[in-house]
Amino acid sequence: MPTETTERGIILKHPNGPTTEILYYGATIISWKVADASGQLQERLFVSSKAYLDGSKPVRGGIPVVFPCFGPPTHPDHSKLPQHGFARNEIWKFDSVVMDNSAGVAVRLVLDPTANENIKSIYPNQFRLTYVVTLSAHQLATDLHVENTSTTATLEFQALLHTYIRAPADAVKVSPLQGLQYIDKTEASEEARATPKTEIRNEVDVKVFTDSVYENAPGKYHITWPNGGLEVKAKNFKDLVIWNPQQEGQKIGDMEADGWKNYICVEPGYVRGFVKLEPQKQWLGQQVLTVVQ
Ligand SMILES: O=P(O)(O)OC[C@H]1O[C@H](O)[C@H](O)[C@@H](O)[C@@H]1O
Repeated sequence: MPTETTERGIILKHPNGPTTEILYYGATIISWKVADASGQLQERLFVSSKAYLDGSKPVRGGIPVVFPCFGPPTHPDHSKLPQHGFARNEIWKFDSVVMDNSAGVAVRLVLDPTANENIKSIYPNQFRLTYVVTLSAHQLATDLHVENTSTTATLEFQALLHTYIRAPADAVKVSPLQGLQYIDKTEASEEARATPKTEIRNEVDVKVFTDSVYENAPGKYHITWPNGGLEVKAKNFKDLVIWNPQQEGQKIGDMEADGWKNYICVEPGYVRGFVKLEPQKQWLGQQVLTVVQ
């Protein structure tokens, strides 16, 4: 069977061998395996061995869905929300298999707040989220559809896919980001954090503590390291966050010892400013990961 449902989520299996696993909790993708040049299936995402997969805490790794705020809330509608919003720590519902052929396997999950008392108690707005995950031979596509179900109010939100790519942090490089403005969240003072910098590097690395928010990024990125690489494509996610905590990672309770050495977070999102979605309209943010052998 190309899709298998388990107690905790859904496993997609492509006829050529690749697999991916999605938890109902947060619609978090926790595994994506694609064969390497020798034909061996290799895990492409990083999940901390200390991550909670039981729904008690957002998953430390994989691809958590960030909505409707990125980081600590700043919008008045978000004042009761935790860091990165609620989408990553709510139970999503499996809706349907939307594609199942030799090109790929795709499923749709939904987060609908109308029957969710927790969301209603912390978030006043009307919306519906639909997440379509498509596994093809060398690709994993994740489409986040945001629907404003209100007939009168504009929905203002941020959204991001917090992708933990399994890669050696001392050797991984990201391009092309040269010339872009970015916010450096590692700066000590609020003033310095609020002052955009210009990226001068041809290839960005994470050899030091990195937490950068690139604005109006090009939407197609090369992530490379010795003997490996991924292409990340983004649609309507105009910004890109690059994060690796280095030694600071030791302070993260659910991060395994030295876990920061084994990943880079490359996070396409709309996080500088807010998407302003008119009543009854839909918005789509898409990420496509492609293995480069
Ligand atoms: O610990 P979390 O809430 O999952 O956030 C993990 C990280 O997410 C993003 O990459 C932010 O830019 C970082 O500032 C933050 O530390």
